[in-house]
Amino acid sequence: MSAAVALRRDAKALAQRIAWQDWERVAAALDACGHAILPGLLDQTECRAIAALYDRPDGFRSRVVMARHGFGSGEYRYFAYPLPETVAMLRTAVYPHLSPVANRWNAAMGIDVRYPEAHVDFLQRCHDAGQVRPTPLLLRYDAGDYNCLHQDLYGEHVFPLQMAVLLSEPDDDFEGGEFVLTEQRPRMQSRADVVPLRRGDAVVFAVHHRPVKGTRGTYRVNLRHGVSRVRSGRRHTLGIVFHDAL
Ligand SMILES: O=C(O)CCC(=O)C(=O)O
Ligand SMILES: [Fe+2]
Repeated sequence: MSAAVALRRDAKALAQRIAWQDWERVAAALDACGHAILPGLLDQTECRAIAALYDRPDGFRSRVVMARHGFGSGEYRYFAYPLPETVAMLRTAVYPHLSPVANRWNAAMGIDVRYPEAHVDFLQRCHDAGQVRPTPLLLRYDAGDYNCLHQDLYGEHVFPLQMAVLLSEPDDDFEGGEFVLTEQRPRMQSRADVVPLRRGDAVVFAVHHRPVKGTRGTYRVNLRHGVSRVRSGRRHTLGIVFHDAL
């Protein structure tokens, strides 16, 4: 089989894996707790291939050493356009399954912004506002590294959900390094969730806030995400943010 044919077959398999996710369950989990797992989104070969890009000299627009900015310990690189095919496909093919949730959430929170059905149209909105820099990123953590709780806001235009795909195998490639989400409800202390991921699983989660129904109507809770300390080994993640950056 030629490389081109193999790539086309891979792209089709990935498109199918995205289409076959239980998107109703995902929407229900997002509504109930602000995050949802997409099991087995990438296969082992795809995970290895994407993680291996980290050491390539080209294909990225910048590299961030987290300790220099107080973001944690470890580093990440933002992809340059054009994105690798798998990354581009994940971003454009997952988006239409999430935009209805995003629109519903904004309506519930009394926010006027609505999101178009196609990612290309949302990107155009970002680009028209000067948010032209691609935000998908590869992260790399070694023993002792961690990612402080944060929100990935890169300008006025924000798509309220994002996704992270674990590219390394817990207990095998690394120990520790759990994906953590915290929720701050008004006038209450923060609550943490640890999301159990295997290699190839993705977690979809709220970027900054989400609606929660209370006895006196709907209120907003504020979310942050991060990664607990990696105890040993090396952990790679692929981060997919749907808005571009200023
Ligand atoms: O490494 C992780 O699991 C989290 C990465 C992250 O902060 C992101 O994708 O926005
Ligand atoms: Fe992040």
